[in-house]
Amino acid sequence: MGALLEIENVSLQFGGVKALSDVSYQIEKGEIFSLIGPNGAGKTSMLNCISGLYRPTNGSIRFKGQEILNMKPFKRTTLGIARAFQNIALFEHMSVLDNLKLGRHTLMNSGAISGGLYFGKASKEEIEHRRAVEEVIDFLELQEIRHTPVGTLPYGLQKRVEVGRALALEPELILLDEPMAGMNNAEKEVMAQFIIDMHEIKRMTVVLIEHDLGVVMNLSNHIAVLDFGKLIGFGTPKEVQNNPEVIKAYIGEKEVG
Ligand SMILES: Nc1ncnc2c1ncn2[C@@H]1O[C@H](COP(=O)(O)OP(=O)(O)OP(=O)(O)O)[C@@H](O)[C@H]1O
Repeated sequence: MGALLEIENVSLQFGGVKALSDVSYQIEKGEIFSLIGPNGAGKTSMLNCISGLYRPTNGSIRFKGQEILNMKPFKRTTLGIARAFQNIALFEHMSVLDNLKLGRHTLMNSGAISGGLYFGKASKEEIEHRRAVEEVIDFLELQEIRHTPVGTLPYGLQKRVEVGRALALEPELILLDEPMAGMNNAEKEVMAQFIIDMHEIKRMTVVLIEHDLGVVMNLSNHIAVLDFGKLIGFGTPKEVQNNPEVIKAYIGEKEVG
């Protein structure tokens, strides 16, 4: 396995606030990687730098060896990076199916008008989009709610559709910002199994932000720990659990996990 994503000396500043300070780490191809840290530590900012929503003040972010720091978010999507948001970013009056289809819009070459009017290139593209969307519906077990407006679904299922919207892009690297937030234990278990399947069946590289440390320790191959924008720990779950700085800064006197 080699590095899929290389983060090097990344800093991000908002006025006087240093959201990220000189952060460096690597994410290996095919792993489940978690970003943890207390509230305001810089986790979402980090994900935003990877997906292109924020541009770091300094540093380098390389995806498969290519510098992506100045690349627009949609360009990063076409390279194979997709992201699910912490706050659900779906169209609530539209069905599950239509939300997933819209998720693939960035990948469409022929545009909505020609896609609707012409056959040939457009219809081939449409078939390809439909295949990808149907695969996500199968994978995330959304068959029974495919025509249901997203806004009428329970929160846990809306989160699942939000993850599905990113999955529909068939990314190599999927960024999941708190996919289990607000879920009960049973819902968390289901989502955890989907994440394992993304890794084991779809061979995706998964980056996860999650506050439930039990989940993080169980799922992750590697973990990066942020505190006040600084990387204070990095390693396997065991290494992170035994890192005195992590124990002190993140958990106080309690043990991690
Ligand atoms: N767009 C922004 N404008 C100004 N400050 C920001 C912006 N985004 C993040 N910050 C600041 O950067 C710091 C890191 O925030 P960030 O949301 O990345 O932390 P987090 O670890 O994801 O927190 P949480 O666990 O609460 O989601 C915070 O001090 C936050 O207020």
